[in-house]
Amino acid sequence: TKAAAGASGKRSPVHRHLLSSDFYVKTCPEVEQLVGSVTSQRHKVAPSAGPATIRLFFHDCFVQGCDASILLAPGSEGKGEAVEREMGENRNLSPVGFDTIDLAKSAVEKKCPGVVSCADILAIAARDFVHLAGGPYYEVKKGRKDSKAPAVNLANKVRFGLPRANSTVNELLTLFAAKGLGPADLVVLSGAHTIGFAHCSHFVGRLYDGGGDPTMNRQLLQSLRLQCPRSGGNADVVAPLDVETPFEFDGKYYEGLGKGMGVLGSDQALWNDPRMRPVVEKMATGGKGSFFAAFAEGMERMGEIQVKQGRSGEIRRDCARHLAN
Ligand code: HEM
Ligand SMILES: [Ca+2]
Ligand SMILES: [Ca+2]
Repeated sequence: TKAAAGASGKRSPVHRHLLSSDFYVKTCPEVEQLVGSVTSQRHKVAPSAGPATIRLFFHDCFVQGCDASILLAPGSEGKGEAVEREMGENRNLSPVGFDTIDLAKSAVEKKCPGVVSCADILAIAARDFVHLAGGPYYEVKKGRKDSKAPAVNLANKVRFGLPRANSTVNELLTLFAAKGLGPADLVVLSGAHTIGFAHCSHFVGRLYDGGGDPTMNRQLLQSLRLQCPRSGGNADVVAPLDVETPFEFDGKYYEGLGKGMGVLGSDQALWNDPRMRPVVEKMATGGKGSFFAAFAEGMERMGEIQVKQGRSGEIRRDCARHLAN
């Protein structure tokens, strides 16, 4: 807990206390159960729904804040206007995440029409999936509105707002700091990579450039080379981000980093960097308790990025489309 709190960076005073756990207590008291009925069902039938949804929440919050802007369908910002999902790092977001949020939204709309934002549903669903995979259960604060206005300079916001698998630690720190998140948050939130998978394109450079990244475990390097040829491979092949337990939300991701088992350069870089390594070690050795508490806090902070309220946002009926006005 201390690790995350200690270096968590400033929380903008404007965003403080805006959200609350009981935001829908009068208007939609059963919102968590409604979302939960969908997430628990999806977790059983579609194991990729969890990781996909958690990543979706991250990509939403890092571009214009947690406002469901990522959910808008092509064409919804006006004819010929691009939307976030079509851009850069978002292009390989799995459709399974979007489908999950649509299902959850439908379930909520049936009982409480026009009341609960897509941004809040995404935050609740992400928490559910963390918990369903064996991670911590934490309260989700609610009261976010969905984005109303299209972003100015959207392409640049996506390009410079989202990290890449080959970003340096300094780049990652700068990017997180711009969202009010500190160095410990970077390490702790990267712990989401304890579940899920990555396509070869995100790490193939590490396998072949300069004879292979010397900081990657040799055995891992050999086996990933078999799956991911330097060129001409199947673009759909994926490798687990946490080689040991890709479906379990646990501390194995951090233990792996100490053995060179990070698949993404940005993950292994956390261990390789002397400033970040102590936090990685703390997460690896502190047991589930310290990672889980820190992760829950980190998610809460991430969920507060550039929250929209009042007339600066809307409550969409269909998460992929703005309200008709
Ligand atoms: C620190 C910088 C980060 C970088 C550079 C990064 C990059 C990536 C990349 C390249 C993938 C593989 C995508 C694919 O090939 O389909 C991925 C997957 C994933 N990321 Fe991150 N990520 C970062 C932080 C985060 C954070 C903060 C979270 C959530 C709190 C997160 C959650 C996930 C999840 C759950 C997956 C697995 C997705 C799936 O299996 O569908 N990541 N990330
Ligand atoms: Ca957003
Ligand atoms: Ca794991």
